[in-house]
Amino acid sequence: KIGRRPANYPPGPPTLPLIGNLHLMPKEKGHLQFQKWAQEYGPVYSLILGTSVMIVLSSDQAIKDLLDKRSNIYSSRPDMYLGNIVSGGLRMLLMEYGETWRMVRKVVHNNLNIKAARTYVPYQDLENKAMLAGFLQEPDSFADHIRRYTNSLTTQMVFGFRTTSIDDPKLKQLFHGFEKFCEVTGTTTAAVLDVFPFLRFLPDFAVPLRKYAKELHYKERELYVGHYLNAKTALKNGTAKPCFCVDLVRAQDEEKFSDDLAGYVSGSLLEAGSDTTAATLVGFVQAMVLFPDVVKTAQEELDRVCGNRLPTIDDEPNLPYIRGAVKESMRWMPTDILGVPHAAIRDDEYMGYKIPKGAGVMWNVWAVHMDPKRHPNPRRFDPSRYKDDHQTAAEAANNADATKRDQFVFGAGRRLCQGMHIAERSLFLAISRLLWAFDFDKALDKDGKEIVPDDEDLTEGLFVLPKPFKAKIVPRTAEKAELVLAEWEKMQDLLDDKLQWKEPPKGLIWKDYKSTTDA
Ligand code: HEM
Repeated sequence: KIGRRPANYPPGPPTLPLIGNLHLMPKEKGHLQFQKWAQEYGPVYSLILGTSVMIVLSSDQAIKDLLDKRSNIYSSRPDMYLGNIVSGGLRMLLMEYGETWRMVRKVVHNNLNIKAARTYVPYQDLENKAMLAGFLQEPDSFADHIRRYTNSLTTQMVFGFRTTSIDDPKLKQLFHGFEKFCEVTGTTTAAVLDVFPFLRFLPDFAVPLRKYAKELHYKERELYVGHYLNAKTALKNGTAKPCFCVDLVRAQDEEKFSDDLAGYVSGSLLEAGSDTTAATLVGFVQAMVLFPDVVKTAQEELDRVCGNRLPTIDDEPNLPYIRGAVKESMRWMPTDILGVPHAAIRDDEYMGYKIPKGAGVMWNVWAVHMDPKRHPNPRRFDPSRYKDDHQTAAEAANNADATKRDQFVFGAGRRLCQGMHIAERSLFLAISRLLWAFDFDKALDKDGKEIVPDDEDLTEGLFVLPKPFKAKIVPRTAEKAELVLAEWEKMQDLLDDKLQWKEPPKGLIWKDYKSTTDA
């Protein structure tokens, strides 16, 4: 009966013997097909993929009911075969629910919780000012400056050093590697290997993508473990700056896990923290090019509240439209466009349907975000949708009323993104200051015609972002341009001649670590 949908499963598209719905899996723009199926089969539907089952949740209520309220059942991950080959089975995001994941999650929680997140604001402030200066000097490389901003913040938190240049080879390798990881896991070959495990016994020449996945793993392991071992050596001899690796080295001493796992834990944070926030901000820039009225309204609010100084994190309560723009950026261009599938740990029942043990459970971010009943005229970027929503992302995710959740990019239940408190601040600082300092407009082609970016032209894979597009980004006034440069100039007092922090900011959580270079 392989490929058939049992009668008590959630409904879904008609199946073929053996392959089920595999032949219907879209090769590109999967989110549009998953949305169409939601419209046809309702908020809970199933896809039969050979021997596996994928349940797709496409309403806020279904996500709340299963992933949040029954998180004891729905917190594992399906076996993503090629994804695990790229990751050597060590990537936290793909780990099954169990001992190792729980141990890693605890160490990460200690470093990313809401209180710890507040202590990183000085890092965010400085990297943000570097980014603004970059926008001013090389506006066409705006996406690179965004990436350096989010990446440098993360290398600083995780390994204790800044990433100072948009041309840094390790920065490039990180983004390139993660892009390839997303691509490989999103391919049809990956899906076929996931659902027909016997094909995994084929040799590499018959599955060239697996060979490629292994190569990606070697490169990735070298990068992540290399970063970790450098930090570990420096921490042990007192020459490192305090960072997440202080806790990780301690945990490794206590729990005796391998350098490979420790490297991947730190590397997981690096990519989770760098790529997602950057993708959201690239989407934001595109929205600003496409919706000039939003730029105008935002700038009116910023000028009224901040006048001729840069916004700071303390301005947040007084900038409701900007807060709305932060939420709207995540809703409008959700980088994890179809979520990251959870898996059911045991059999369950919902709305009268059976959900079998081992089923993958996706939360259909795009369908929920683009539901016109939830968000009228959903392709319009409109921060005022959130004008009465004063919740932080964490409060919204935990709101018992599913209709009050602002957006779903941070996932749900026990796997909820641990970096959300940091991400929210990075987004707020970037969005408020970019709008305060710059005007966004359509670039012109060689004939002087406006280039309109296509908001449907996205990269493919597990995490997506708009494909490269052109934008015209200019300072709003000469005074604002001067202030941006002056603010970056002031930051130099905090940095040494290698542009690294002379002394770490006060209040960081790694209190018992003493660096011999801090004296
Ligand atoms: C806009 C920015 C971000 C987005 C859209 C995002 C998205 C996600 C998603 C979709 C998940 C999986 C949730 C689930 O399965 O239910 C996740 C997990 C996670 N994220 Fe984020 N994230 C962002 C920023 C960050 C940052 C800045 C960090 C760290 C500094 C971070 C660290 C993590 C960690 C540690 C996990 C847990 C992985 C697990 O338990 O499997 N994220 N994030």
